Amino acid sequence: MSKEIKEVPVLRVQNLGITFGGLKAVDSFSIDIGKSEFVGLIGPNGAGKTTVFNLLTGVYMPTEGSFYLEGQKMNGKKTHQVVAAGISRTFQNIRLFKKMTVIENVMVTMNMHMSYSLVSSIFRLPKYWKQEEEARKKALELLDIVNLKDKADITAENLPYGQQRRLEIARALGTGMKLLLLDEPAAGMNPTETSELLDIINVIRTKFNISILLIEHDMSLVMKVCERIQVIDYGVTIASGTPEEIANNPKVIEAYLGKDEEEGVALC
Ligand SMILES: Nc1ncnc2c1ncn2[C@@H]1O[C@H](COP(=O)(O)OP(=O)(O)OP(=O)(O)O)[C@@H](O)[C@H]1O
Repeated sequence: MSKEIKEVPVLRVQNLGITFGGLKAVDSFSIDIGKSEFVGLIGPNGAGKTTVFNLLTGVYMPTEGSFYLEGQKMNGKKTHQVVAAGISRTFQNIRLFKKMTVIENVMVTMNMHMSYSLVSSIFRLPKYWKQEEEARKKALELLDIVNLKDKADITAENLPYGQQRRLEIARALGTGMKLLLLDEPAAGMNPTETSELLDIINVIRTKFNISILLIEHDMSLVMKVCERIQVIDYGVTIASGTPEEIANNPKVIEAYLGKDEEEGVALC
């Protein structure tokens, strides 16, 4: 059974929608995610998953519906305001500062929490150094969690692909978020890298007590980590339930495999 949400949910989405030209990419999308819940968002290619993330992070303005972070209405907020409020994400296509070092990539995400003045920064006053040192220490802790502590001073572009994906997660954690949106974190990873990612995601869940919404095509990963899964197809929610319920749902099987395929083909 899914965890009952007794308090104000971390994320509440009500009938969110967006139309591009004549195409309704997301239609009446609703979901509640409770504190430290881990929810999967799946669906065939072009179903509207990334568009949901873009709506939740202020990249797109919804044409209908609304969403709330811990009760605070977030519609119409710009991306930096959404991040400051506590929603952070990773991207399908890795977006790092490739010429910066691994640790610098994490430290820049912490800048919004720093309170030194421009003068302190220009003249490198003690307050500046103190906060820089604290940020560096925190960044190293986050890199340790994603198993990249020993790579802190390497330029990001020199990391292998799987490690760049893990650095993205450390960057998202650096913002000090309440809700983490992971967009296909296992894309392009080999089985060893995926298994390592799985361990890291589990550590993040327990250590940070944050809520996670995961988009992922690797069904075995989704089935292992998610407590609840919501399935969309052509922008519309077609199912929601536990991994077991979803894996056996005929509508979901049909959406993934087409009407002519035999039922009972495992999604996991
Ligand atoms: N900015 C845009 N302008 C026009 N159409 C868009 C835009 N962004 C997304 N779409 C369309 O909206 C639909 C949903 O796309 P989206 O990328 O959200 O799907 P997805 O489920 O994330 O797919 P995938 O699993 O392949 O990444 C697609 O038909 C896509 O072409």
